[in-house]
This record gives sequence, C-alpha cells and structure tokens, in this order.
Amino acid sequence: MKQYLDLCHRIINEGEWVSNERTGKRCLTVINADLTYDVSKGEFPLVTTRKSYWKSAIAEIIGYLRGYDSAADFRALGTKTWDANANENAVWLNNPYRKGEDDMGLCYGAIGRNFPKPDGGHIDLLKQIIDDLSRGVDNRGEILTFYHPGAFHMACLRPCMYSHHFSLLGDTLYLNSTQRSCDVPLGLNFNMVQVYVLLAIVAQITGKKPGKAFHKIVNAHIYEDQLELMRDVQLKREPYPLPTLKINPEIKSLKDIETWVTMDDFEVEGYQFHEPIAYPFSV
Ligand SMILES: Nc1nc(=O)c2c([nH]1)NC[C@@H]1CN(c3ccc(C(=O)N[C@@H](CCC(=O)O)C(=O)O)cc3)CN21
Ligand SMILES: O=c1ccn([C@H]2C[C@H](O)[C@@H](COP(=O)(O)O)O2)c(=O)[nH]1
Repeated sequence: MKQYLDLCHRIINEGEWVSNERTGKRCLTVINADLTYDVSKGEFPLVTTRKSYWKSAIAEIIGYLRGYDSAADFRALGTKTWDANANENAVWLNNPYRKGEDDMGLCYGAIGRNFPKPDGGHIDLLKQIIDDLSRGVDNRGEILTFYHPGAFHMACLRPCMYSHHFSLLGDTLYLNSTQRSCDVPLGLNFNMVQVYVLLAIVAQITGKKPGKAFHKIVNAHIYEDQLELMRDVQLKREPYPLPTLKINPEIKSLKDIETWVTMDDFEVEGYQFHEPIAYPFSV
C-alpha cells in the first residue's frame, strides 16, 4: 500500500502534464515505477484508502487467462470493466473488424492463448509455460505476451499489462510483469491485485512455491479529472493493515481455471477500507 501511495505522491509532486490524443484528456505523468509484492509472505497489495473491487480485478485476469474476447464473458465472470471499451468508443464502434456488441477484438488472452505464427498456425503461450513449469523447466523465456503490434488495428485497445515473464529458482516461482500505460487511480488498483494473483495461482497449479512478483510500470498517469479526488480525498486518508487472499486449494490445473473456477473460489480476509471513491473513467 505504501508503494502505491508513494507513486501517487510522486506523480502529484513531480509529474508533467501530457495531452493524450486517444482520450482527449491531459494526464499528469511520470515515467517508470517498480513495485514488488512478496507473495511468499502473503502481502496482498489491496488498496485500503478506498473500497477496492477486488473480485472485479480477479475476474479480469481469469478472463485473460481463458482467452476471452467478449465483454459479455467478462460480465458473466463478474466484471463490467470491459463494457465501455467494447461498446462506447467511437473509433472501435466504426472499426470494420468489430464483430458486434461486446466484441473486444484481438487483445489480451485472445492473443496470448492463440498467438499467430508467421509461418502459419498459432501457439498457446500459457499452456506451454504451465507445462514447462510443472516439469520444473524454466527455459529463460517463459513469457506470456499479449503484445502483437500486427493485431492492434483489430482490437478495441492495446494491452496495458502486456507481458508476464515467469522464472524458477529451485522450486520457487517468480514473476516479472510489465505494463506500458497505467491509469493509477483506477487501473493500478486492479493491476496490483492481478500481478499478485497471477503468481499465486500459477505457483499453485504448477506445484511451486510462490516467491516475489515484480511489477514494472512505464507510463504512470493520473487523468486531469481524477486529480482533485486523488490529491484532496484519497491521499488525505490513513491506510489500514493489508488483508490476506485465500485461493481455493482445489484449483490444481489450467483446465480447472478454464472450466469451473468462479469468483467464489477467492476470499479476502481482514479487509478494512475507507469509503468508496468513484473516479471518472476515460474511454
Ligand atoms: N482509462 C482506462 N483505465 C483503465 O484502468 C482501463 C481502461 N481504461 N480500459 C481497459 C481496462 C478496464 N479496466 C478498468 C475499467 C473500469 C474500472 C472501474 O470502473 N473501476 C471502478 C469500479 C469497479 C467495479 O465496480 O467493479 C473502481 O472504483 O475501481 C477499473 C478498471 C482497466 N482498464
Ligand atoms: O489493465 C489496465 C488496462 C488499462 N489501463 C489504462 C491505462 C490507460 O489510461 C488506458 C489505456 O489507454 P492507452 O491510450 O491505450 O494507453 O487504460 C490500466 O491502467 N490498466
């Protein structure tokens, strides 16, 4: 929580204003932030200075792992966070590749679970990684990437957290996740939870001990219409101690994640939080 608050303060104290063409808004911006979550110690990085909708965040990452490309599938799993990008952005609504209501196009898991090969066919990057790690193999390239510049024109948005690189030291699993663009009041709240859960759940299904997750953010920003709420409300609050996350131990394979897992398989214990804050969202 301290790392999150430090980054918010840093953006407010040292950030520069950058105008963004896609949203038509200005963002107070810093370049480069490195956050670390010690999953071995159960340091679940949930924001406490406002109510955080952690189930929604976990539903997003499970949806990416399943390769979902429809906001309707994300809703069924428990999050409405893709509705606006799939259905309210004028540029995407007019894109000939959009397949209709709720379609998000070729992004996130739709790429990572089905990565197109230049010589034909596709690769399921996640399945390869899970198979390797389960056998105790780290080939120094266990990278789940959602980044395919050749598909950007066929998606509602480019992936923000676009790369997850897993590593083994003995039987301890590490994760380095990279994010190119970060909406700190809204997105980061979710992304911290997702990096933690991704390491915890992949360690669980591959039979490894979770170690640390390293979360690299390149462009970290606060939109102009979020600044006052962050500076004058959220940052005036004292954080509470961190809660802990429990994952159903019956989740034992990628197939389990793909077939029966729901948000009821995740529990947060001891979550104390301040009043919700409704930050404006830029589509
Ligand atoms: N501008 C922007 N910021 C983002 O963080 C973001 C995007 N766009 N587009 C793609 C995804 C969708 N994500 C989202 C979208 C909405 C919320 C959001 O509205 N959160 C509210 C309510 C959440 C709920 O009720 O489930 C929040 O208070 O956290 C969060 C993340 C993260 N991403
Ligand atoms: O997981 C996510 C997804 C998206 N975001 C934010 C970061 C930006 O504010 C927008 C994406 O806009 P771009 O113009 O494509 O950079 O969404 C996030 O923080 N986390």
